[in-house]
Amino acid sequence: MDADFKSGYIVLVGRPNVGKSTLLNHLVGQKVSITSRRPQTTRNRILGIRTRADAQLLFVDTPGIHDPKNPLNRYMMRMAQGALGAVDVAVLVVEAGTFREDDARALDLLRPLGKPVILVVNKVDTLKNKSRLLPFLQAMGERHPFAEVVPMSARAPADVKALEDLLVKYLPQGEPFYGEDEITDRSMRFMAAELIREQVFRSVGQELPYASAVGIDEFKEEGRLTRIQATIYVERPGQKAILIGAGGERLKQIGQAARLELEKLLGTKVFLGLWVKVKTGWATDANVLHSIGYDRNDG
Ligand SMILES: Nc1nc2c(ncn2[C@@H]2O[C@H](COP(=O)(O)OP(=O)(O)OP(=O)(O)O)[C@@H](O)[C@H]2O)c(=O)[nH]1
Repeated sequence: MDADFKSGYIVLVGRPNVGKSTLLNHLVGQKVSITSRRPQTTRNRILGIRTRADAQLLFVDTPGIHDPKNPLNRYMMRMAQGALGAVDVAVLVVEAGTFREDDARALDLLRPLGKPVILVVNKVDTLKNKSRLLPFLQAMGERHPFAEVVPMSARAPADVKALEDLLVKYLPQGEPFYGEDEITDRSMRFMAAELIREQVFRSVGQELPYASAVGIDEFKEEGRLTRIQATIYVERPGQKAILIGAGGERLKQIGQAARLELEKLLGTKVFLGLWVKVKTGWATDANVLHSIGYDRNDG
């Protein structure tokens, strides 16, 4: 790997409607948008990955307030809390000419990070009176020592490219975290595993209260289909039999229920393949937990 290669995490923060999703989608290309398909998932931590010859940019969306009724809330909250801590550079998106209470709150979220904050003054194309721009930029500069102030339009490809180049400057040197073709987010993998585990628990939780873990072997987005292969790990052969059920009926039900939940989460059709494997000692063995992704920082 090129010693000059850069890779790092970038968070986009801003009040609703300033253009974060538009910007993210243009930065990453068509590949991300779980967010655009399902508006409520904008609240989840999502990661868009942009890999270029000299850098890999990993975008984390704004963590928000979650619906406590959602069974996955716990995991989402943990992901959200983790999301801001680990970034290398933050982007605050505001709308040209407007800075309100909720913009100030977004900025306040970033102040304690001690990381460079790039201010994107978006939608400059909508500004009728262009002479208002300069005083606005000056006023913004007084609110925070922004690393950069970038007036732009998230809809203009040249502007987005310029921002991308600027972001790369703020990333540390390092190997890419993901393969070139990888577009999915560890969190999505993790959440997929949790959704499956939830269905396992619902179905056989009485019999196997803490006896299973789920590893995602494959997570591939193919247009409107997401292909997921997962393995449910149990401790003993007897547990495997319980999970599979007579004629495989139980596992089939678990798979169907999990598939429906995954389709809701991802906004695509889902092909879900489930395997059950006996792996003695998984619950206490750090290596096994590592191999199925349970010690990752998004978990
Ligand atoms: N004219 C103009 N419109 C823009 C620009 N960027 C985004 N928009 C529009 O502004 C609206 C809001 O954009 P989003 O990207 O959904 O905003 P968001 O910040 O992600 O909003 P939430 O998901 O609610 O947080 C959409 O209608 C976009 O098309 C821009 O640079 N110029």
